Order: sequence, then structure tokens, then C-alpha cells
Amino acid sequence: MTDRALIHRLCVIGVGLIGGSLARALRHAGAVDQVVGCGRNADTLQRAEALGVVDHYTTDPAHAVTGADMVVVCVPLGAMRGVFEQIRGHLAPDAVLTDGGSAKASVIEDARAAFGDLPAGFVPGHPIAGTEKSGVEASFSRLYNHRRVILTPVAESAEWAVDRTRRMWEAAGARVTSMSAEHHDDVLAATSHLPHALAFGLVDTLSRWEGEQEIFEYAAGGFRDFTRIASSDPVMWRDICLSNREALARALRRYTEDLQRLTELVERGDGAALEDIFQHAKARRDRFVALLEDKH
Ligand SMILES: NC(=O)C1=CN([C@@H]2O[C@H](COP(=O)(O)OP(=O)(O)OC[C@H]3O[C@@H](n4cnc5c(N)ncnc54)[C@H](O)[C@@H]3O)[C@@H](O)[C@H]2O)C=CC1
Ligand SMILES: O=C(O)C(=O)Cc1ccc(O)cc1
Repeated sequence: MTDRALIHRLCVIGVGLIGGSLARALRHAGAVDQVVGCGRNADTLQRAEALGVVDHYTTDPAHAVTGADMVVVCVPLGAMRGVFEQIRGHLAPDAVLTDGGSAKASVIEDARAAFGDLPAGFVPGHPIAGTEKSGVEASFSRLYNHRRVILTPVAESAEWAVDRTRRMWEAAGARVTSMSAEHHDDVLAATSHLPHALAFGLVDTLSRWEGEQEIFEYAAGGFRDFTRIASSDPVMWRDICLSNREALARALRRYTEDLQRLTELVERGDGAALEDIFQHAKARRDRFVALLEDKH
């Protein structure tokens, strides 16, 4: 007799980069018996089935969650509440309900608005892994390898549910930590939401400068590195910025103040102060990259 898989029936709502990669990783690890995909578009789901990412699919979320012991919602943040409303009353009592959304307080608020009393199986989560690409075609099984996943359990989250969610992400290759949704949103505003807003903003600004054709023609690797994430999905990032408005606005203001100071140093020609900033930043980034490489 073989061991029981960690998950019998996995339901992924939103089979794109994040949901598709999770399904692939769990299949690869032998951690799931059956994967049901759900989305709005039957053509996309059919492609997911053809790629072997899901075994079955349906466009009806209520039907999709029926009989699932693990439900992972991987839709853009603006679609979370609608999905929760559609699955309300159809989850098995012992099912885990988790998500991959990039902001967490808004997902919890959406779940409270949709469910009233939160199910004991509800465990919000966020894989700190992704790319600038979207859709099931961009998904791959190693996406979560050695990457972090943050869980932000609420008071209602049962221990068995948190434990099963943690084991699912570990089976996908990730390292799991927990924190409050508020802390998560502050940290991610600084490390992810701010850089994405800046990259989108920089490319937009330059694209409206006179002679923009020439600017882009002569852009070097540094420009490409800095702006890769401006190729990310605009609707997804609109939703993230709106869902984490307060923390992101605080981060943008702090950054604007420092940028103002940098502008003054350049105008004054204060080479010593500029070099100080650059030395400090280089040392900090080199340390960060070395740490990342250590973990691989
Ligand atoms: N792209 C990234 O690098 C990361 C994204 N996230 C989060 O993961 C979530 C999903 O992002 P991706 O997988 O990148 O997006 P994606 O665009 O690749 O996939 C989203 C899927 O959800 C489906 N969808 C949209 N609205 C829906 C609805 N109302 N009902 C059912 N399905 C619906 C879309 O058709 C698509 O298949 C987002 O909440 C995002 O914030 C988290 C970590 C990294
Ligand atoms: O493309 C990249 O490097 C990313 O930073 C991907 C990413 C996007 C959104 C998240 O919530 C987490 C990771």
C-alpha cells in the first residue's frame, strides 16, 4: 500500500502563474492525488488541462470546491471577494481555504465580508516568489523552491489548517513563516510594492520625455534589470496598490523624501555625500545577494 498523499483533492481557483506553479510543484512532489482547476475562461482551463496542470476543470467555483480538502485561491486581489462569495456554503467543514494574494489585510477583510463567520480552515498566505509573466503557460514546478511563503493566520484559523497549509508549501519546496497581516503588508509595501510602483513609474515617465525613442534605443543592461518588473501585469498591480494603499503610500512618501535629498546632493555636486550613500547601498545589496545565494 502506498502512503496517502498530503492532499487528496486540490482545488485551484485562478490557474495562472501562481496557482499553476503550485499545482505543478505538488504533483511533482507526489503530494496531491487530484487537481481541479477553476476560472472564468474555459479556453484557459482547457490549456491548463492539456499542459497536465489540472486533471479536471469547471468555471463554477461552488462546484469546484465541492469535495476538495485544499482550496487555494490565486486570482487577482480585486477578484478575491467575488470568489469567496461564490464558494460560501460549499466548502467541506474540514477543508483548508488559503490564497496566494500579494496583500493580506484586504484578503481577510474580503473573506469576512463574504463569509460573515470565517471558516476554521481559513489560512491566508503569500508566496514571495513570482516573475513578471502571467498565465498558466508561464507556470513552472520549481517556482517555490527555496523561496519564502508567509502565512498570516487569523484568530479563527484552526491549528490543523495552519499546519496543513504549511506542509503544502513545504512540499512545494518553500520555507514557511508566519506573521500578522498588518506586519506583512508593511514589509511587502517596502520590498515589493514600492519597487514595482517605481519601475512602472520610471518607464512611464521616460516614455513621455521628448526623444523617448532614442532614450530606449541607448538603454543598457542596468535599465533592463531595473525595469524588468514593469513588464508585470498592470491589472494585478493596480489591485495590489489599491489593496495595500496606506502602507504603500507611506513607503512612497519616505522614498520621495530621500529622492529629494539625492536631487539636492546632485545639484550641489556633493560627491562625498553621494559616495557615502552609494557605498552604504552597495554593501547592503551585496550582503542581501550573498544571503540569497547561501540559501540555494
Ligand atoms: N505574479 C506574481 O509574481 C505573484 C502574484 N501573486 C498573487 O497571486 C495572485 C495570482 O497572480 P498570478 O498567478 O500572477 O496571475 P495570473 O494572471 O497568472 O493568474 C490569475 C488567474 O486568475 C483567473 N481569474 C481572474 N479573475 C478571476 C475570477 N473572478 N474567478 C476565477 N478566476 C479568475 C485568471 O483568468 C487567471 O487564470 C494575485 O493575487 C497576485 O497578487 C503572489 C505572488 C507572486
Ligand atoms: O518578478 C518578480 O521578481 C517579483 O517580485 C514577483 C512577485 C510579484 C508579486 C509578489 O507578491 C511576489 C513576487
